[in-house]
Formats: sequence, C-alpha cells, structure tokens
Amino acid sequence: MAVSVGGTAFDLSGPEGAPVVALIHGLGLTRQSTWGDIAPVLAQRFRVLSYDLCGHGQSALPADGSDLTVLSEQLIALMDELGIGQAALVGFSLGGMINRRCAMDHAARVSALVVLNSPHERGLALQQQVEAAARDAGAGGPEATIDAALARWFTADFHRDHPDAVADIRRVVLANDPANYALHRRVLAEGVSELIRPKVAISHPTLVMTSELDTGSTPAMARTIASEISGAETIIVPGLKHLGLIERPEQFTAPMLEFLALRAG
Ligand SMILES: O=C(O)CC1=CCC(=O)O1
Repeated sequence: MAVSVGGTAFDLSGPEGAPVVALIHGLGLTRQSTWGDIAPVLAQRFRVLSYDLCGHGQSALPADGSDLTVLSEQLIALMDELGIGQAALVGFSLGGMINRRCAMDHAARVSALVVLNSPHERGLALQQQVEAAARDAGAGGPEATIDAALARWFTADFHRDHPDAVADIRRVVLANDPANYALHRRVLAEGVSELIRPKVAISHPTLVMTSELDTGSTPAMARTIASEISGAETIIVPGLKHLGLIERPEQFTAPMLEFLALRAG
C-alpha cells in the first residue's frame, strides 16, 4: 500500500507498461474488501490501480464536502501523480457513477468503462427509499442501515454458507467515519440526477453489468445506462444480488477480462 500526496491510499500491481485498469469501489467499502479477489486476476494481464475513495479505508477525509466531481477529480489527481495518462475505469455501484462522471469530464484520460451494479434513474418510490436511507445514515451512521444493506447485498445461500465473509463486510462498513458515510450516502442518492441522459455524451467502449436480483441497481437500470452510451454492451449475471462480485467474483472477472482485452489498450 502507498499513499499519494493528496492522501489517497492505493495499490498498483501487474506488469509495468501494460494497459492500466483502475478499480473504483462503492459506498462504505474499500479497495481491498471489494477487489481483493478480482485485482490479482486482472493483474495477470493489466497494470491494476486500486485505491480507497476519500474518507474510506485508509484515504484522507474529503477536505470540503464531496460529490461525483470531487470523487472523479480524486482519481484524476492520483493518475497525474502516478504518471498514468489513460486508464480503463471499472466502477462498482457508487464507483460506477464516479467513472461515468470521469468519462464526461476527462474523456481523453479514459480508454474504456466497466459499470458494475450501478444505479440510474430510480423512479419515485425507490428514489425516496434511497434518500430516506441517506437521512437515516445522517442520524445514525452506518449502523443505521447495515442490516438492511447486508440483506440487499448477499443471497440467503451466501448468508448461510459464508457468515464470516458477511461479517467481514459488516466490519468494513461499520468502521466508516459516520459523517463521511452519511455524506457519501447522499452522493449515491443525489448523484444519479447528473448521469441520466448525460449532457456530455459518453462514447467510450463500455460494458455495463449488474446482477439479476440487485434491487438498487437493477437490470432495467443497467440496460438504460447502456442505451445512453453509444455501442455499450450489457450483461446481467443470474441469481446474484448487489455484491455478487464478492459472492461469485468469477462471474464478473471472466466477462470483464474478455471486454478489457479488446478495449482497454
Ligand atoms: O447501499 C446500497 O445498497 C447501495 C450501495 C452499496 C455500495 C454502493 O456504492 O452503493
């Protein structure tokens, strides 16, 4: 692990000189908890950059508030410091909102996008639920939403067969600074509005994936995201929920590798 001048904790692995793939985790998670099983597989072929979002894991708290622009600039500053001109951006959930913001604001720095289990226009009822969760987190921190989140994120089979893995994720989420967690829950709730029918067209090669049973980043949303990006492909992974990439990482790495091998260079 290393820490950038701006206070971002990161890991860089894989062959020097290979195309760079940057991995962006989701709300309340960390680079290691999200990409621990995936980064080593990608690093057999790509130079892999994974890092902790502002105020998450081992990265410094945001200096002055946060939104998708702050989070996208965090990645660009890290790439600048590491001398990375261009990278394929793989973003999970909130990370899949950050990579879309980055593609709009820094098109030339992005070779391709992989948007994983990431939300889009929610409809009134779901939007109100997500905003209520942000208010609950504002009042009670990650404790207030963790039980509902773990039920939404993992299948009943995974809860039964892998209680230790679920407990690990619970610990990671509960370790968050409460104010920072609530702040980023608001970014997750409110940030989608700037991504719907994007004002700046995204035209990068794009793969959009989600899980069949993901109720917050639904298959319909994935198809809509793809419909707004020219030529984007969509894959729906059967039988999994929001954190399908932790439950069955190979279901995500295989199509990602195939896509990135053709498009990340
Ligand atoms: O809490 C949710 O279900 C949504 C979410 C999880 C990680 C992320 O970025 O958003």
